[in-house]
Amino acid sequence: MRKKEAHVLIVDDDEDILFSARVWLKKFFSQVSCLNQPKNILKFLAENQVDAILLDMNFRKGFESGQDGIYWMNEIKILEPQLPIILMTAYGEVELAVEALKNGASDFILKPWDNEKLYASVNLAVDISRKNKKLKQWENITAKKNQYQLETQSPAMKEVMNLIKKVAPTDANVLLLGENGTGKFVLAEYIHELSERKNQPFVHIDLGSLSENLFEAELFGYKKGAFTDAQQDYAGKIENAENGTVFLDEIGNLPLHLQTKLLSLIQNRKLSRLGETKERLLDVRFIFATNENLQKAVEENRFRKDLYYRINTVEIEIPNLRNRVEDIPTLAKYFLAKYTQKYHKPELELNENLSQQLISYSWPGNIRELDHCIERSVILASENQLKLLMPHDEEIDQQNMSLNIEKMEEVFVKKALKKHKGNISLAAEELGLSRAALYRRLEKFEL
Ligand SMILES: Nc1ncnc2c1ncn2[C@@H]1O[C@H](COP(=O)(O)OP(=O)(O)OP(=O)(O)O)[C@@H](O)[C@H]1O
Repeated sequence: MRKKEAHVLIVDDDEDILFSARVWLKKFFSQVSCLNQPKNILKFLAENQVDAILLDMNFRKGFESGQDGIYWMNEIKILEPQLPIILMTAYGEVELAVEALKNGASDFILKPWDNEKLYASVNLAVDISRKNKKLKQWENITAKKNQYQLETQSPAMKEVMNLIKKVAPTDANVLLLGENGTGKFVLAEYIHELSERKNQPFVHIDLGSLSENLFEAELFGYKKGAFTDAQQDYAGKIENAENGTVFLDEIGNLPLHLQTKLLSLIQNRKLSRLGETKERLLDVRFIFATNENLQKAVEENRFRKDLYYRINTVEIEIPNLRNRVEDIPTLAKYFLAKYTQKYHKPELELNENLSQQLISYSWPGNIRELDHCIERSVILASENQLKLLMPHDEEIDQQNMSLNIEKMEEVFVKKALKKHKGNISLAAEELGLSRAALYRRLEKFEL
């Protein structure tokens, strides 16, 4: 019979009980640990993933009321409310054990126990625990999904999402291509969340923000003394992702000599730290991203061809925002809700006109630019009605930062008049002024 992948913890001060329970349960579960002092339980749980606990009810000689077990059960529940706890009790404590069941114990077994019953009870607890964990993982994914707006109406983006769902559960290397701000990081993290590695680290290494002379040490780590400043052994970022996912962003920035080292790592799954000859086996999944044309980089001998073909097992091209205009209103509404909540603003509406305004802009900075545009508009909204501070308005804003307020006012008045083709009422409304106040300014600026 194949052992179930599960970690069972037995806590009892009687070494004989620990021994016999361990020997029996080891037949069925991959890991069985023992503690003979309950005071070590919390530390153990903080350091280990446990699926079920078998807990004695009495630990102090002369105190056989079973209260010890109840006390420790409550302590465990504070740390891990979902963890199934099976109490081990002598016959006289059954009443108390029943009470404990009502308060969250998952089962109790009588000592001396019947082996089959012990197995059945622990097995059920492990199954419950797994179900709870799955539920939690699912909740995490949903939370992650809610953290971003991943629904799409755009045919191009639908294709991307379908591909992502197919490739995520595999260990295939993925290369995400797309302009700045199209959501490469967001999607890399989503791939990780949908994979078997979701409970392991997701390590983002942005080669665009690291200085080139730090690349090797940061990525691969180093041995003490490998160079002057190497005061101690240091595990690199890739090693820190063991069992998880490494997201290597701006991969086009990797210098040629490190491309060779990365290629060897991807091929052999072995890594050696700087200054070290020994190789360490490594289990990581790689996701890469760039906004550069890597094929061109290959033609120009700036990027190794063999590395390119290794990293693009699955290549996903993320569309620019202007090529997925269907998603602009949904994304804008998502950011609107996010920022009205963040800045404690009243509910703001994105009406049809405003949506059109957003759709007709080209968004060279993609989702990031839309995000910033909505954030600024929300911050500056003074009434319940939203007015968009579009990026070109911001440009004017910035150009005039050094000028005085009066000059800025003139620019805005001119813009509003131009936009509304001289219609004073509409321009005044857009500027948040009364008609009279706008007329006063027209006079002042001799317009
Ligand atoms: N689907 C989305 N839902 C909500 N916000 C998003 C989404 N996609 C991207 N964003 C936001 O847009 C910004 C840019 O996203 P991200 O960093 O993933 O893009 P990128 O393509 O990796 O950018 P760069 O190439 O500049 O590193 C971030 O603030 C991110 O939160």
